[in-house]
Amino acid sequence: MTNRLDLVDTNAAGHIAIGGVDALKLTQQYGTPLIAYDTGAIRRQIRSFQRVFEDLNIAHRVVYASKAFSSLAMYQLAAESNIGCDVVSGGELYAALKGGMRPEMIEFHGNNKLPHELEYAVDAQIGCIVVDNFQELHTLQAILADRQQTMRVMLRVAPGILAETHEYISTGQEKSKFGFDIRSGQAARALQEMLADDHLDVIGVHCHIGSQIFDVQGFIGAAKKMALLLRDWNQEFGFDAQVLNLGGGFGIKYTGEDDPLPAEEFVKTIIEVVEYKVNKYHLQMPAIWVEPGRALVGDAATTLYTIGSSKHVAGVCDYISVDGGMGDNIRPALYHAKYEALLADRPHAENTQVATVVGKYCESGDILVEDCPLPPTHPGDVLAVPATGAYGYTMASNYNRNPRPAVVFCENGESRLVIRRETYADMLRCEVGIAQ
Ligand SMILES: Cc1ncc(COP(=O)(O)O)c(C=O)c1O
Ligand SMILES: N[C@@H](CCCC[NH3+])C(=O)O
Repeated sequence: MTNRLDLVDTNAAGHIAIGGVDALKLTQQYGTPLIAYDTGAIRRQIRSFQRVFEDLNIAHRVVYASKAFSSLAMYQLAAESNIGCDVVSGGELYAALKGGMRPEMIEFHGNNKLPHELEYAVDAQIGCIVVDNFQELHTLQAILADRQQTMRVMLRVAPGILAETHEYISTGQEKSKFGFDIRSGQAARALQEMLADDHLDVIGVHCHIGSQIFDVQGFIGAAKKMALLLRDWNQEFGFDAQVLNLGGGFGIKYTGEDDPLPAEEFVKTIIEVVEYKVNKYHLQMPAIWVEPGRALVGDAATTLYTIGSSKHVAGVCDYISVDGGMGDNIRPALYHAKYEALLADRPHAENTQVATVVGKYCESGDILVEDCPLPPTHPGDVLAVPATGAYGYTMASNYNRNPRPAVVFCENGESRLVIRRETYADMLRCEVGIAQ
């Protein structure tokens, strides 16, 4: 168990600072709710992933799972940092290309890629499509045959590993909706079909066991299972995988109680297991790809809210309401995810109350932080919720017609607006109405 103050940086004034910029200054300049990223922290995280592979001299690719925070600015940062990205829809692909990702550094995932999305990926000549099921395989084959084009593909398998995490974000179990099942022989049949098609260049295999995982055992189990699969497929089909993609899912710290392994430790363990098994089975060492999303951006952002009303229910609880909520962070409502909240101008002040921090949405489940220790608060105080950088903005909604927040990037004491706050007019931009 660590201190929740470890979740934030503070400056000489004792205020929370993000990328060296005072949180109060940010709220004065951009308003609230505001999602503020420390981009130096993102760059350091990217480097620490890259460095593990470089130190061990392992061919690799770090692929940013962009569903965690898909924005032009983030794709630009990823492109500058020389990492790849994965996309799971035509929309993410469009944004990644607009953000300057080189097509060959993009991977396309998803359990129901639509025909027009596959066509888009083929036309854009992206790096690789991770084939998830037979329907998709056949659609892709028809598109490639029609265009007389080839495409690099990977085959996604469900490795039959149940990771310890919330069931909604667990993906490696046999009954997962993602990937070909191994035990029934489905995956082997898919591989044979793929190897027999001249338009497909099968570069490797992929698995992803889930998200926000703390226990390295799940990754060890998946790495062993995948190495065994490569041995079997090498013996049966003479298949030499150039790439073994073990997905993402590395857990981060959201609260003082979370104590995840540093992501580099997960990666180091994965590499060691794969190397050991590959040597044992006399296989060629594949390049190892990992797909961190949350671990790159999750703890780099803090959401800043303004406190409004409060309510005391005698003998039951105290509520403190803020100007955002489930529209900018659905994770507590969806997964019972836990967060902390601290006052931006006095994070070290003595906590004298335990309150439930709620949003402004018309839902009783719109709770951001339950049982949150806080000093006395007043309307107008700025409340900071750390570790909101992953699956916050990308899962945001306009429920109750609340505009989505603004997003800023902060580094070396400078801030820059990267997504402007939505306006009421923005929220009506697709509406045609009935009166012409
Ligand atoms: C295929 C795939 N790769 C990578 C990720 C990224 O997961 P995380 O953000 O937990 O690293 C996901 C999401 O769970 C995923 O489905
Ligand atoms: N959206 C989830 C993670 C899912 C990852 C995608 N498979 C979360 O917020 O934790």
